[in-house]
Amino acid sequence: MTPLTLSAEGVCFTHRRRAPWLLEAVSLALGSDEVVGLRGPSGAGKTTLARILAGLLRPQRGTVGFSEPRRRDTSCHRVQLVTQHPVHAMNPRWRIADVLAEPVSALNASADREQILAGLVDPGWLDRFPHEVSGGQLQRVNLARALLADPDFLIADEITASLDAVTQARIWRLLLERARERGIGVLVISHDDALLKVVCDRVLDLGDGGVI
Ligand SMILES: Nc1ncnc2c1ncn2[C@@H]1O[C@H](COP(=O)(O)OP(=O)(O)OP(=O)(O)O)[C@@H](O)[C@H]1O
Repeated sequence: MTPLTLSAEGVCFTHRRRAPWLLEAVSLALGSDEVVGLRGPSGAGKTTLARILAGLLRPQRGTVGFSEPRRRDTSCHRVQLVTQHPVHAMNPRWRIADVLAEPVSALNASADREQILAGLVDPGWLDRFPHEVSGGQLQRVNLARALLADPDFLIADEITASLDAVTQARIWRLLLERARERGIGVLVISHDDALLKVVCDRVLDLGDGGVI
């Protein structure tokens, strides 16, 4: 199958009216067969760009789009955004089992679902609420939820920044294996150059002034 592309063309964005652009004429393309890094100084707009690519913010100028309509049977957004603090991404009143039941996709009825869960989630956590598991455990649940949505693209925004080395390695191994098998394009946002070097096919720099 030919890879899909998620692209941004000439994206300009500012959070505040009449302020200078945070992102100015940013263009990039991410293929569904690649893992691309995005780095840049603190405040350069990496998270903002991630939210634009995930459809959570609309750019004031420019466009974000896909090379083809969706092929997968999923009710979820084609771009899943996973961030550093999973606790903010979950309903605190839902048990982990409910969090993981939320994405509705063709994976629900397949062995893939079991494979994702077996690799990332301990069955003992399913009964618990998000605040009753550790940060690293909750990040594994968060990633499992994103993969169960069967996305075409996944944006990983500092997802392992506050985790120990063993948990980091486990999360990246699972994510990269799954991305390769399923043809999920991954954008990795990180300040960790060593990590970017290991996991990415290529790395983009977002400079001050939001120019790639
Ligand atoms: N909702 C918002 N409203 C107003 N300003 C915002 C908002 N979100 C982010 N900003 C500002 O936009 C700028 C870019 O923030 P962003 O989080 O995108 O940068 P970043 O490159 O991801 O930074 P870091 O590497 O520190 O995570 C910062 O100056 C930030 O204060």
